Amino acid sequence: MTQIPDGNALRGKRALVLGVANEHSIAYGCARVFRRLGAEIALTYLNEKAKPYVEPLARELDAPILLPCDVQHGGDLDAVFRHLAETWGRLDIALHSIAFAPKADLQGRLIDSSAAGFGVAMDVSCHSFIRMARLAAPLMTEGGTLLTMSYHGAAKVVPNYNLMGPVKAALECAVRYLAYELGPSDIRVHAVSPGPLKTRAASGLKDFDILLSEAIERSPIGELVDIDDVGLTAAFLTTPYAARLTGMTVHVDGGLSIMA
Ligand SMILES: NC(=O)c1ccc[n+]([C@@H]2O[C@H](COP(=O)([O-])OP(=O)(O)OC[C@H]3O[C@@H](n4cnc5c(N)ncnc54)[C@H](O)[C@@H]3O)[C@@H](O)[C@H]2O)c1
Repeated sequence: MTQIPDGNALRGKRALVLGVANEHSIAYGCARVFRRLGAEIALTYLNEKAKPYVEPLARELDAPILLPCDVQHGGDLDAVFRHLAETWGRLDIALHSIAFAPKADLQGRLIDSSAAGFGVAMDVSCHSFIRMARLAAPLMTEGGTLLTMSYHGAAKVVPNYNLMGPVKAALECAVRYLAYELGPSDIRVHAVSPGPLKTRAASGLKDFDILLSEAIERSPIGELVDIDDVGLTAAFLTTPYAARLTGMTVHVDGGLSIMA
């Protein structure tokens, strides 16, 4: 387990984190590191079924804001940002750690994917990041950082990643265009690309255990990453140490993605 250093690198910062489902979620690792480094956290949960799992985590993180948000429900995301504008008035960090594809489309070949399934995957996993950026930017009055989660399957063919490959490729491309559009407002935009991690979302991928064992065997560092590793990199990207970085896809994968 990676140690989270104590510190105050994010003291005074306000961070919205979308995508905590449970204590295994990458979003939770990010929120935990942001909090440990001094940030105030706002969390969302998908629906009433998810709420009991997220509520205790919000309490643990002293999160003063916990709101429902299904990015497919027109109005949810707008309501989150209206609430942030009314309570915080300003935002420094917005992290999007959300992905979804209908099971039949996710588990079948890309060539067989339905237009509807591809559309849903693209909407939830990619366009919702663009919507989040549009709503967050006006609140980032002192500059800020927008982050999303990608995967190496965007750049290279990873068996069983299927339609999520092109969806994540679109997400990484959107990151570059948003970085270009928001750079003049001092808003930096990145995708963080973790190596495989055992989470609820990952359990939808066929033969995911093989990806995990290959990551250990083939990555130069020879260990799986954990959600705190991802959180530490996400936190770094929001600090002045990364002030001149934007539009990147940053791999947190023990070097797995450099291997042929
Ligand atoms: N687990 C991995 O190996 C891995 C590797 C690289 C990237 N990622 C990415 O990390 C991100 C987080 O996934 P995770 O692995 O932590 O799994 P997770 O299941 O913990 O998180 C996925 C989140 O997406 C949310 N979500 C799904 N549909 C939504 C909707 N309509 N509206 C709002 N939220 C919705 C879920 O509620 C959940 O909180 C995803 O983008 C995933 O693609 C995961």
